[in-house]
Amino acid sequence: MSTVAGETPDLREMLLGRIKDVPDHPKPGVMFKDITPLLADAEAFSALTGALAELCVRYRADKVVGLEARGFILAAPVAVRAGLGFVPVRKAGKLPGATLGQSYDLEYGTAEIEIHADALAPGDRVMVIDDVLATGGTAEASLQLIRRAGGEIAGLAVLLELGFLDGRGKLAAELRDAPLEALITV
Ligand SMILES: O=P(O)(O)OC[C@H]1O[C@H](OP(=O)(O)OP(=O)(O)O)[C@H](O)[C@@H]1O
Ligand SMILES: Nc1ncnc2[nH]cnc12
Repeated sequence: MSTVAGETPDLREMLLGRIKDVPDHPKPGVMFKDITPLLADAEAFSALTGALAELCVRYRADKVVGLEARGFILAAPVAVRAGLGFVPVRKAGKLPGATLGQSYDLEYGTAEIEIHADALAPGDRVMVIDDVLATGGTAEASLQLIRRAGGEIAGLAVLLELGFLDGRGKLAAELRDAPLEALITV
């Protein structure tokens, strides 16, 4: 498999060049990072999912968790490429079975996410995948949910980290020794 973007400037530039800045979305003062141009480019999308799948192998994940909604777009193909099962963490009220829930703050609001209580086997090593790490609220809540569901954190991998919001700092305690990999940091 290919090396990840942090180690290959060409891949980083390819990915970053296909993420569009949209000012004042979804509310004034937010610079929204739109990944839809990247997703529409077959070569870039494949390179992205390949790099994330390599991280799943490197950190010996048993399962891939994707965070609704944009995280699903990345995590599902990554799980297939890595030969792993996919587990959704959904916005509250969507999963049909018994769930565990966690509320959290994000850059432009508050939300609650859920996981099926029986989605993980005890000790499953989970790679959590999302598109953007901003304040870290979503990721922090997902790590808490995964542990409450009996999983271990193999790592957290995102396409894009908004470094100025210091989600990494917020996550430090919850990550414990697990790695946080961002293919791009701005
Ligand atoms: O680090 P944070 O401040 O928590 O922000 C990051 C989260 O925000 C976005 O999701 P959003 O809740 O907008 O939902 P979407 O994927 O459904 O668009 C993004 O996909 C991350 O999940
Ligand atoms: N600025 C931003 N752009 C895209 N997704 C986000 N999620 C949280 N903040 C975001």
